[in-house]
Amino acid sequence: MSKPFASRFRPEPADPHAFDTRPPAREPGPPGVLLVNLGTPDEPTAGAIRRYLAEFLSDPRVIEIPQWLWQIVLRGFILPRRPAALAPRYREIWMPEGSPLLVWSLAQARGLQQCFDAEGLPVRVQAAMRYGKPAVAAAIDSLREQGCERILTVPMYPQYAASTTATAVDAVAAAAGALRNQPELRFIKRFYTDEAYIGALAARVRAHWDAHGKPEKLLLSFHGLPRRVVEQGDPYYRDCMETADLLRRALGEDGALVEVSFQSRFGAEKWLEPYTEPTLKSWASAGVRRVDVMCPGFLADCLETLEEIQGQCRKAFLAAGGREFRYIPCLNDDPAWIDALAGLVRRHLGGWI
Ligand SMILES: C=CC1=C(C)c2cc3[nH]c(cc4nc(cc5[nH]c(cc1n2)c(C)c5CCC(=O)O)C(CCC(=O)O)=C4C)c(C)c3C=C
Ligand SMILES: [Fe+2]
Ligand SMILES: [Fe+2]
Repeated sequence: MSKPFASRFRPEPADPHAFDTRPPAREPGPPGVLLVNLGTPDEPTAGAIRRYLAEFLSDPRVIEIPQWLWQIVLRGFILPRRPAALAPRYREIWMPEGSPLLVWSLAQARGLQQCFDAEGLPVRVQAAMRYGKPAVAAAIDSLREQGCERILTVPMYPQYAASTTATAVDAVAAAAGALRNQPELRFIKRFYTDEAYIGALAARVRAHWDAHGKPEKLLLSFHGLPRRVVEQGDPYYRDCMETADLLRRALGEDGALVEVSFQSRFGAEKWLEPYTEPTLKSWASAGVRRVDVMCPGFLADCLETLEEIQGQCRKAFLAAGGREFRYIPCLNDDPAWIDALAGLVRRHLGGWI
């Protein structure tokens, strides 16, 4: 007997029905929901940050220049230096249970699971990270072990960007590409127009103003992107601007306080403008004393919101003459947001439940 060829597909778990010739007796199992966020280091150490950045920044969806050239820059200049500089910044925001992005992502998956359990809907929810852990492939395995033959993926970004949404879709498709018995797949593209998402943001702003009073301006700071990728057709900028318009409308007259900026520029290229920190500084110089800042593109607090906005941008605004800087936290595990997410998911599960 010759040895079988090695298969490029992973073996499936043993199926007692594999050769069953009777009519199909099995139901397709509960639908699975996969919440995919970006990913974060396992620990706030230079070593763990290096592993994370090496994976993240080697994704051609994130850095759109020829890989041979980029890998020289990444391995020669970025990976030897940036992790050590980032470690203290991650330590500053680290929670007792781990990295905030992971802690909130797991809380969102738990909250959503509880919503479906309470409704008696047989849906299984799993959180995954595009880079690092829990890996997308492992999360899909876990859903399949729970009997899910149909999986809805929710990239956890209300606004579409190729560098976030599309790469999450690619990762799920690649994981399915390693399977012989593939689950049926669905994806949510974006959801910034969802009324309940906008409503949850507006309610958070209102609650904050009820507790602290209104500011002179409310800055919505979105993660930036290279200007070039928007010129090449990425719809992200318009998605952000429309999000801001919808939130303005939801805030009624106070919508006039809303302004937009873009944060977290990386590299030397021009990114989307206006940039967040220079905007805050110019406001302070022009006599603005009280600002609130919110990051509606991030569903979970993370390095970019806690350290960059609540930390660095606050300092910059106060140093330039501002008096009060208030950061309004991300939706995280806000019950109004978890309800919004449950509604969104339920609509996309149409026909499966
Ligand atoms: C060219 C580089 C980058 C693009 C494009 C980009 C887009 C983008 N990122 C997020 C969300 C997050 N980014 C986070 C961290 C982060 N982002 C980049 C680079 C790009 N992002 C880097 C190098 C890093 C790591 C930190 C650093 O070195 O400055 C995070 C936080 C992760 C955490 O651990 O807390 C999130 C979330 C979006 C939404 C987006 C495009 C719309
Ligand atoms: Fe980023
Ligand atoms: Fe950053």
